[in-house]
Amino acid sequence: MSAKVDELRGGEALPLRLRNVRKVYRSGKKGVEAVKSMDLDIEPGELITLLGPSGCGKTTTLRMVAGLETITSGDVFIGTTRVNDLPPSKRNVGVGFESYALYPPLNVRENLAYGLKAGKRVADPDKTVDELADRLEMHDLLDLRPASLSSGQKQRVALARALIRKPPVLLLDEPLGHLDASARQHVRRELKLLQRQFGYTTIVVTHDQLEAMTLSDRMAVMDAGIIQQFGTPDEIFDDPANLFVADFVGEPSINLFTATVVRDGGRTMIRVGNDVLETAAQNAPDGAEVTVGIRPQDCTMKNVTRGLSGSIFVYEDLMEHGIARVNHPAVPDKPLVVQTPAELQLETGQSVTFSAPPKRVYLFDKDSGDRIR
Ligand SMILES: Nc1ncnc2c1ncn2[C@@H]1O[C@H](COP(=O)(O)OP(=O)(O)OP(=O)(O)O)[C@@H](O)[C@H]1O
Repeated sequence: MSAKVDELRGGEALPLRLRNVRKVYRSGKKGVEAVKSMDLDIEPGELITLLGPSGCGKTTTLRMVAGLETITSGDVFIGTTRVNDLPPSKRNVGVGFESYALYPPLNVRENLAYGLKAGKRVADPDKTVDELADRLEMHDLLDLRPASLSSGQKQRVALARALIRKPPVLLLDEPLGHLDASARQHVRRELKLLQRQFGYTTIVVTHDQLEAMTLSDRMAVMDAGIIQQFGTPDEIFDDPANLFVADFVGEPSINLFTATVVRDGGRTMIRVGNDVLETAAQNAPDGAEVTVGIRPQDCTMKNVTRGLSGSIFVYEDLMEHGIARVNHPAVPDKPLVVQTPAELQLETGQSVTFSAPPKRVYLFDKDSGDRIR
């Protein structure tokens, strides 16, 4: 084992692979399958996020990679080393968990320097601490003890401690969750820069889609212990694999409504009430009832003569663009949302017609939620 473990001691970024990884928590007689047969391939130096709702298995996944949780079945490889049976300290991963304790008797500078000395020898630990403190704008925290830090400050220190040893693999659980809006933006940018500069192979857990979109090379959207889709932020946004991904990612949320498929020669249309709209989906059977998804950002009212027609329920001018909520007679439960260009001003009650490019009119199976392409 030792020859292989050597690869984990080096500073090189390493690939990370999960193969058929499962986690079942036992509580009494019942088992909770928190992670179901997960496969994931992360390139050296890549930053991926695990994004999903509360309880979908993100933290469990991260803890199994870190070695803080046993793996029920399957394998985790860092580089070519199978790490299932290695303790956390032998995996040489940098972990930033909310609950990850700082040493109470040491001040922040000593805590950071301690993390550094626990790794490889560094000529001037103080200088390294100062440089990182500059980058994360946390110089004023260096003389404080952990007990006197706010939750946001603790989070910065935990992040710094994970970063400081320049580990080949970095695992961060909601690293920005307690920061206020402006600190969050700054730390997010620095995290990405530091990650690029030092090339850590990184997994960030988040339930914040904006964070995932801006940080990720690729993101894994999870639900119920399963990766629903793994891809670049653009792939996830522009080409959702199923209804869950389409609905979970995107702000404002995607419009979803029921419609009927009408095949018309080589073209596929959907019918909603009296309106029809073309879709690029080729595999929808004529007459089928489907769930249609159209993103507010993909809608246009410009030069549209045929599309979905309704009346403005509410219009909000958000300066850089507007958001129109449109009542459609065949979509009774909620208004359809259309993002409009800044120069357009709309009034409540006004009649409007909008459409979307055919390849942006997504169809989903009504029962399974699978995408119909
Ligand atoms: N120690 C445990 N014992 C039993 N069940 C657990 C344990 N830890 C987590 N679970 C369960 O496993 C599932 C996944 O939890 P996990 O914390 O991984 O989700 P998460 O996506 O990280 O959620 P959150 O965003 O709320 O942290 C949940 O149903 C949770 O209740």
